[in-house]
Amino acid sequence: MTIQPETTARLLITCPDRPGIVSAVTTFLYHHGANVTELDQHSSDAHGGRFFLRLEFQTPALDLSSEAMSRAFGEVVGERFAMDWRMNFAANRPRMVLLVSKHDHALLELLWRWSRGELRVDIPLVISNHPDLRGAVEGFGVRFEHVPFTQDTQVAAEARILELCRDSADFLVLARFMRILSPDLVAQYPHRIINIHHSFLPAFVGADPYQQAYVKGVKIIGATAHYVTAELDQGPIIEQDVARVSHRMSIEELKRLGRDLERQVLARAVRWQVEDRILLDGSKTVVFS
Ligand SMILES: Nc1nc2c(c(=O)[nH]1)N[C@@H](CN(C=O)c1ccc(C(=O)N[C@@H](CCC(=O)O)C(=O)O)cc1)CN2
Repeated sequence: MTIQPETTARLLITCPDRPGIVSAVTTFLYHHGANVTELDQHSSDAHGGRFFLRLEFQTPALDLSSEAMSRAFGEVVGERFAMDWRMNFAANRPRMVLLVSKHDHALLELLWRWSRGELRVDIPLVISNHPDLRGAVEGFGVRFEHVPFTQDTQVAAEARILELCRDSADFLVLARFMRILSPDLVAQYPHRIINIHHSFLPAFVGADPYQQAYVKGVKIIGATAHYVTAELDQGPIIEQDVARVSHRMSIEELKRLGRDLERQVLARAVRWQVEDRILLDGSKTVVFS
C-alpha cells in the first residue's frame, strides 16, 4: 500500500519516563481513526529519565480536524504525562530560508535535492551577504536577496534578515554563511537554525577549521551539522561524518574532501528536520533517522 506523504502526520513527544505512555498515545490515535505507520522511542536512562517518542500516522480516516486533533491530544494525553509535544500534518510543508556567503557547495546540494523533490520543503528565498551566488540561486527559480553584512552594519543587516524571514521561514539553514549571528537574532529562531560547521566538533570551532586541522596534522577531518545557539559552534549536534587524511595532502585537498562531507552531512540534517525526526535532549539531540 503506497502511503501518500500529504495524508500523514507526525507526533513528537518528550516527557518524564514512566509506564503507559505508548499505550495512552496509540490508544488515543486509534480512537480517532489514525493508522500508525512508524513508531520510534528512546528512554534516556532506566531510572527517572526522559522518554522520547516519534510516531507517523495516516490521517484520511481521522474523526477530527487537524486543529481539533491537536487540541484533544493536548488535553487528553499531553497534560496527563507532562509532555512537550508537537503534531505536524505533512500537508503543511515547512518553509526553509537559506543563508549563504560565497561558498556554493552546501547551497547547491540543498537546491538540487529540493528541485528533485527529495526535500519536501518550500524555499521562499535565499539570503546572502555577498552578491556572488545570485545567478546560481535564481537559476533554480528561487528568490535571492543580497544583504550586506559587515561589523558596522550587523544590526541593520540582521533587522533586514528578520524582516525577510518573518512570515516566510519556519527554520533557517546557514549553508556556509560566514558571519556570526547575534544572540538577539538566534533567539528569534530557538533550535530552528541549522549550521554546517566544517570540522568534527567539538574540534576546531570558529573560523577556518581546515587551516587549524592542517596545522595540527590531523589524520581525520569532519563536518558537523548543529543547531545554532548564541555560543559559536556549541549548539546541539544533529549529524556528523568524517574522512581519513594524511600528511601527503595539501590544505586544498583537505578542503575538497571536506566539501563532500559538508554537503552530505547538511543534506541529512535538513532532511531529518523536514521529516520531524529530531528531538532535543538538553544540549544534545535524539534523531530517529
Ligand atoms: N550565533 C552563531 N552564529 C553562527 C554560527 C554559530 O554557531 N552561532 N556558526 C557560523 C558558521 N561558522 C562556522 O561554522 C563560522 C562563520 C564565521 C566565523 C567568523 O569568525 N566570521 C567572522 C567574519 C569572517 C568573514 O567575514 O569572512 C565574523 O563574523 O567576525 C566563525 C564561524 C555562522 N554563524
